[in-house]
Amino acid sequence: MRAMPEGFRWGVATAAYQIEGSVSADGRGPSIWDTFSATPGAVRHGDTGAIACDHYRRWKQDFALLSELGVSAYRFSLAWPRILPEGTGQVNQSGLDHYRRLVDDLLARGIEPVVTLYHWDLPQALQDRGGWTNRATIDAFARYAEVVAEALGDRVPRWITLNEPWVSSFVGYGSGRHAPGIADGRSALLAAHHLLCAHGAAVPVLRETSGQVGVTVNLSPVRPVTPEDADAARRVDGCQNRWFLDPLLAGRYPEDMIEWYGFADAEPGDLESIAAPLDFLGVNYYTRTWVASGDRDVPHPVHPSLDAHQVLPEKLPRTLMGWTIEPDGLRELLVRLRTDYPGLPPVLITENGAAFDDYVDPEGGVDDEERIAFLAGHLSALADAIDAGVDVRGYFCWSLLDNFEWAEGYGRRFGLYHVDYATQHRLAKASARWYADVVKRNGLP
Ligand SMILES: N=[N+]=NCCCCNC(=O)[C@@H]1[C@H]2[C@H](O)[C@@H](O)[C@H](O)[C@@H](CO)[C@@H]12
Repeated sequence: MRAMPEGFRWGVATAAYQIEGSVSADGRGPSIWDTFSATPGAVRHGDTGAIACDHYRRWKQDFALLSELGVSAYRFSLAWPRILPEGTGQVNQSGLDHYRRLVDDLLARGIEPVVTLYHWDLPQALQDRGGWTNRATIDAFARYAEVVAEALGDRVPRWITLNEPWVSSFVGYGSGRHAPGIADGRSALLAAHHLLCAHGAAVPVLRETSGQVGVTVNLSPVRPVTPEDADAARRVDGCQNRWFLDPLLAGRYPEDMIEWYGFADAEPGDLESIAAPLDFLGVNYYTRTWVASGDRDVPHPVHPSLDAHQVLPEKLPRTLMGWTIEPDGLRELLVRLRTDYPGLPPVLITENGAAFDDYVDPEGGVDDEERIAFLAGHLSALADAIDAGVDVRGYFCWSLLDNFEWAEGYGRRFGLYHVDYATQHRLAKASARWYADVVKRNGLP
């Protein structure tokens, strides 16, 4: 038995655009993901979030699944375009009312709502004015935080300002593989900086509420494939991990990367604002990053896509996303955080999960043994990190439901519950029953 500490929070996570659907209902405005997914070739099979899991209408039945799992917390995101359809200006009360109902139902079930303000669905109206490359979006986000704090501030125990600013900026503005589909290195750096500034502007606003405040970053330990790749690996670590951890936890950008990028867009006061004290750090972990500099020419100053430098060791097992399955990477990154960042606040694992080739068998079940093994391995590694002294307060499995997996569309299933998109029927996979038992035991059997 690998028991987690007393009071450890067990949860599952979702995000608005990936599950809600109803993209034009009750005053919702368009987001950059509505625009991007409608762009031919942007998303596999031309999939969009227009319907997704129809969660905007089926949320009550989905919340019954949370009770079935026995989780003590549920992480989900608010759709900024439901609350401020134009990104700023007029507030849409229907949007706020929807999320009030969700939060109140969770509380009535004894489940802690963990609310992400921004999980990639920027109002299109803001992108029309430059989006995250426009410094004005910082103030728009601060206003959005004020509106949300006023509406829900008395009943949300944990706030997450941003989900994975690295993906929003380097994948959305650097590689163009995510919305808004821009492929420009300097835009990626500007977007990353403004996202971090937006986080810094929102922290004091949310701190006025009764809730704790944090941010979620995706972290991945970086390994060189051969010793000659050590420099390239350090740059990728600088791009994916340190470019966000250093400002958030140490109030500075990493010197080696400032030089590498030639970055000079921080204004006086920005770094102090970004480094506002956190009540917790959300960490999303999926895999390690393997790097081979291979090409001897200097890689693009901004790593638009890590894939360009990733050479995955053939011997390692992979998920359907092509990501190597490396549970010990979770222990490694948490111990590194504790070692390298003395100001590290308590940690929540806000996402961990995997896509496998799930299917409904002739008996009508989904026997996803690979997912059970994935989760068990990562929970064991998490217990190792806690035994090593890392203060981890909770774990959120990604995800409650199969959902819209961004540029991969619906072809990649991460859910504990299988979704038949033709009927919207939810079916507990074997991993759902396994996870419910882990939650009940407060640890691995
Ligand atoms: N190479 N490689 N990289 C490993 C991870 C790259 C960054 N992508 C994520 O972390 C996304 C995060 C997102 O919050 C969620 O909305 C997504 O559905 C999951 C699953 O994709 C994960």
